[in-house]
Amino acid sequence: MTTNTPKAVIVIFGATGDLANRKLYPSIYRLFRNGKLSENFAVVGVARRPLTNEDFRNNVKNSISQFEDDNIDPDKFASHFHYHPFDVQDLSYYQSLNTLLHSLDEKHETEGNRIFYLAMAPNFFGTLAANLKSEGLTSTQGWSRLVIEKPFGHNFKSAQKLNNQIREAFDEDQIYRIDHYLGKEMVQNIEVIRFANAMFEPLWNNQFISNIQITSSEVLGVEDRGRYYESSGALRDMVQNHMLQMMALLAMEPPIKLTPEEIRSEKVKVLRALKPMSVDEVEDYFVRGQYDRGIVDGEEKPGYREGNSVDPDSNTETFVAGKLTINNFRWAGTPIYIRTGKRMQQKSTEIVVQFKDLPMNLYYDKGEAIHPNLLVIHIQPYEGITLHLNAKKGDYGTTSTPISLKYNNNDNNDKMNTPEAYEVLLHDCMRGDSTNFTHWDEVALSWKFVDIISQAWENKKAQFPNYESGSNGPKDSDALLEKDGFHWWSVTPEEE
Ligand SMILES: NC(=O)C1=CN([C@@H]2O[C@H](COP(=O)(O)OP(=O)(O)OC[C@H]3O[C@@H](n4cnc5c(N)ncnc54)[C@H](OP(=O)(O)O)[C@@H]3O)[C@@H](O)[C@H]2O)C=CC1
Ligand SMILES: O=C1O[C@H](COP(=O)(O)O)[C@@H](O)[C@H](O)[C@H]1O
Repeated sequence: MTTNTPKAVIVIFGATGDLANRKLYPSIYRLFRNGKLSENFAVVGVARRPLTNEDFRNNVKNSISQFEDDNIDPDKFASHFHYHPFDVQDLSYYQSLNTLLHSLDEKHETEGNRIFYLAMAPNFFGTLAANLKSEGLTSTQGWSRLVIEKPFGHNFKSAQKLNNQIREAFDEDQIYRIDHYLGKEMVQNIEVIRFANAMFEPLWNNQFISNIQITSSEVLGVEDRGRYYESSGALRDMVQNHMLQMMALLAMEPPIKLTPEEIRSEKVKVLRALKPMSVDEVEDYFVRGQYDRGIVDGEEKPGYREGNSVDPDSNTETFVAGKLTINNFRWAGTPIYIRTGKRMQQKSTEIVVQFKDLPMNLYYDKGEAIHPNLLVIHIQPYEGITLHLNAKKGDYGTTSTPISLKYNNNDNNDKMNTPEAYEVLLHDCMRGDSTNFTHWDEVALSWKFVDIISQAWENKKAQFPNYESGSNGPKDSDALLEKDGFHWWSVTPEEE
């Protein structure tokens, strides 16, 4: 690992794209503003369109205009940015890029450290990695790291092919596969809540937990990403990565040390212990949905099939709910339910840990519903923890009433969550800390699990659309839990 204020040249391939403008430049700015970057850094933006340095710096300044009240001169920040028109498929461009990188290295004294951030369509990832190596861009006196955006492949086979291509040019410890959920403050908090609290860890198993629910719901629809989404769907877009990663953090054994290797090794064990399904069993464990028209925030919204670049007869799912079973000593018999969807009622990512009821409870009248203890980890947009307990009612009787203890993490944090995740991850990558990036072993196991589900769904056309925009998804998602005697706990509205 290096210093906390690392020096490097960051090369962003896809510098004129949506991700770079919306997330990467604001994140680099915040690192700079917060003193997490030394003055010794440069950013080289790479894309085909013929921009000048000045055009590019204006784009960068636009993307950070939200911070205009800061005491930082935007021109000074933007002076670290340089543009290099470039077609990644044309080998002749790489030498001139290398020359620029060498000169910036000298100018900004970045010690030959380079980050290559691939913020481009995934079909370029393999070629780019190979060309960077063959044209000598990775041969410097410092370190070279490759940051790869999602999706990492379309299924296990294509992910493996891509991984082999990349591994010919970069070692595993030089590869940083981004899963931006791992950069979220409250996702990183899962381990701390579990392993730094004497009151949770002894109860964190199938003896005391009846089920765990992970929900990531969005109000937005697929918007202008129809082309990508048609070949992805919610299963590949959210489940294969973010949902399974959160599940692994919730279910893993305590690592013996807080090193990337030890943590990853525990996560891998959970993914290996996921009970496999046959294609025919998928419908017992997984439910899919696609949004129809509906009212969202008082406005009528079109159905998924009416979107741009979407097949009017599309079989693509915009919602997935599933029951995961982990076949190990800690979790056998305790289901982990996951649920994610677009155009739902709330924008919310939340984890609910439901504890088992006591075998007998003196403080309830006969026939009255018992309120189970719940630990809710609010990932976003509200960040915090709520512990639902029972306490004596404020009267002379002996009955109890549900109460809650709340910790609000937003009070300590005035920043937007998603860009902040990129900020954290970029800084980690610059420091050489790969803990919150996904290792190939995790990617491979996740794809193997998800591939069975996609096979089942590709073989059978669904009855779509099956949920209204602005709802909580299809009825089958409720039925999935009802057959086990549970129900989804509602997710917290934006502001509690
Ligand atoms: N946008 C988002 O919120 C998220 C995006 N991602 C991932 O990030 C990656 C980028 O996404 P996004 O920014 O939305 O994509 P965009 O389509 O907005 O941007 C693509 C970029 O690639 C450049 N480009 C395309 N072809 C070439 C080429 N042959 N040579 C050089 N540059 C080229 C384009 O510029 P030009 O046309 O000038 O060449 C543009 O800068 C994708 O892998 C996506 O899946 C992941 C999570 C969220
Ligand atoms: O990776 C993705 O995540 C976003 C949701 O991210 P969040 O941080 O806003 O929860 C999702 O909209 C997108 O489809 C997916 O590609």
